[in-house]
Amino acid sequence: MPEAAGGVVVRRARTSDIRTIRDIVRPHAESRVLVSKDAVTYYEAVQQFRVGEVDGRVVGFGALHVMWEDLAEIRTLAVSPEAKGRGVGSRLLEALVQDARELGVERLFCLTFEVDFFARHGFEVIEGQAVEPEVYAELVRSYDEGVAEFLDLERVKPNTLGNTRMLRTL
Ligand SMILES: CC(=O)SCCNC(=O)CCNC(=O)[C@H](O)C(C)(C)COP(=O)(O)OP(=O)(O)OC[C@H]1O[C@@H](n2cnc3c(N)ncnc32)[C@H](O)[C@@H]1OP(=O)(O)O
Repeated sequence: MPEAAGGVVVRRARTSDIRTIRDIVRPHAESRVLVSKDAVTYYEAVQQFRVGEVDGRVVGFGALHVMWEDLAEIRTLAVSPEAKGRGVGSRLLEALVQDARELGVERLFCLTFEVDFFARHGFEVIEGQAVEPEVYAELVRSYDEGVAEFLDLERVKPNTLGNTRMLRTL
């Protein structure tokens, strides 16, 4: 069910939103704020996404990627430049937090340059690993690049340079 407040409608993404999502991601990927991904990766992950609409136009989006029984990651949260600072990002993040709660997730990770924004939403900066060695050993089997970044694997460090690791307990 879409939620409307302050002119923003937050709803689940549809496949037809992926082109807009990629258009908004592109400049952020070029400046390395968001990781560049192939189109197929977005379509495969469409159920993870929520989008924010203003006047029927998608102006922002974010995704929730579950990694383990108690753990998920907020990914690809972005708002188009003209719609920033109007609460769209906050609405999207809180909708994803609600999705996480409904799934039974207890901890939310993010890797970001937007430290103040996430801190205002209850995320705290963490150092080192956020999982026990046994869970680490299982997660390392994933083919997902985001999980590799969460684990801070050597091969993905160039992608995460300058980002801050943050965690929110739900
Ligand atoms: C895990 C990841 O995905 S990391 C990647 C994070 N994304 C990026 O780095 C991409 C670039 N950044 C962005 O796209 C955006 O800046 C986001 C997604 C981080 C935030 O989106 P926004 O829609 O601008 O956020 P939102 O408007 O909710 O909050 C930002 C500011 O607006 C203010 N604000 C919130 N609601 C309103 C409102 N209704 N009216 C006016 N201002 C508002 C907030 O107080 C905040 O101000 P502050 O920074 O001075 O405290």
